[in-house]
Amino acid sequence: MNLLVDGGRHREALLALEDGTALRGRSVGAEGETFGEIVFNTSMVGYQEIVSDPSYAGQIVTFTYPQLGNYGVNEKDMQADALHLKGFVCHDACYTPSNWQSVVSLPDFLASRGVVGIEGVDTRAVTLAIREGGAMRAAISTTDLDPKSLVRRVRESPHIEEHNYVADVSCKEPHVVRPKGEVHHRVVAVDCGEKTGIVRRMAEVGIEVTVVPWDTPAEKIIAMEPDGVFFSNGPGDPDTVPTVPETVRAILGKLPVFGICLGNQMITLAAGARVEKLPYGHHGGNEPVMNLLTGKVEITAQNHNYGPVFSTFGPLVPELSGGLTEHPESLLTWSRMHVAPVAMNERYGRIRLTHVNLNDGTPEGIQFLDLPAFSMQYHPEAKPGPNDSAYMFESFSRLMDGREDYLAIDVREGRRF
Ligand SMILES: NC(=O)CC[C@H](N)C(=O)O
Repeated sequence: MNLLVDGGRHREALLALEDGTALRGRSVGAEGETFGEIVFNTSMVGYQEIVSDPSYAGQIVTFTYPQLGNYGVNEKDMQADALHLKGFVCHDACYTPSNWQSVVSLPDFLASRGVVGIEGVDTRAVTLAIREGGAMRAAISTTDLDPKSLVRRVRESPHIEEHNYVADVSCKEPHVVRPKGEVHHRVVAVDCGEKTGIVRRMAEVGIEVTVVPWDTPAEKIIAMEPDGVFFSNGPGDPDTVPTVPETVRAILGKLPVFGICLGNQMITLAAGARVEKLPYGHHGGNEPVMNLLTGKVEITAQNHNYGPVFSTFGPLVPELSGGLTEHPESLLTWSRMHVAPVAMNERYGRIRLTHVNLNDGTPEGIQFLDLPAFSMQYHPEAKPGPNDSAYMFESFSRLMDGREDYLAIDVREGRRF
């Protein structure tokens, strides 16, 4: 690798992983040093939405797509005002973007926001290390270029589970986002690190959203008399966010509820079920998911390291689960049987598995059959990613209209975005 490829303008940087991997490259973005949990994202476009997604707080993001920044950074694709990710790793960053909407290059944008990054490393090797060793602690440094020293310091750095990142990224004051047209529903969104893309999707289907801080008490939310409550995506380990499952518990059954990603995990915890850390998570715009209600496969955008364990919701209801009495070892069984199984939850009654990931058989969506609530582990708003699941926002509207078939929308029937 020629570190002087750009005339030596950029300093050398070092990437070190907990497993001992150390790779040299060039500094991109801010110089300095950063520690965080390293993950890889497989999206081929949408780097701006990814770097501005608050769910990446505490994480260093490696992009598997080799060239980043070609179309620059614009004013409308931001998913939050601030950048919360800890670090940026890519193979080749573009300093001369070309796009009519671009206002700044990606490297200059990262530098101006203080994000430390590295380019010129073999991102295939980094990705393989994460696939083998799991999402692990890592560091990027332009000041400590000694691999032994940086690896040692990575091993001494805190784990992501030790900090409540939701408190860092949530809004501090409530604010309202209104649709351009007629208002059909009013919703309170509990902001655990909400992407603006979600609020915009809601506005597109006529939902007025009042975004409130993550620790807003349930009584206050109920007193606002919304048509429904939304629990957002957000960073970190769901177990570090103690009060939100209690908020969910106080609202479930009283008002229609919808959750995405961390919101889905909060709803899972509220039901007394378990959320587990996946080996290296799902981060990208090409995750195949089967909607078990329609039998259709949706290509989805995802960004999570944790996920619910469906069997912990309760025992199967055999007559609603294809006659099976025991949870099968792999949830892929349900996609083969074309059955959306139902578990009997102690607290909330029947809970149905509606979506399953076809890569690894992890649960991607649930629906409460005895009260108005559903939630998704993936990102129907995409931003970035395919729009196959955008009908979910229409589903939320239908849920608030009291329609029983709210979730089983034929993709072609849903609104086109
Ligand atoms: N996008 C999200 O909401 C991520 C949720 C959670 N922080 C996880 O990694 O699983």
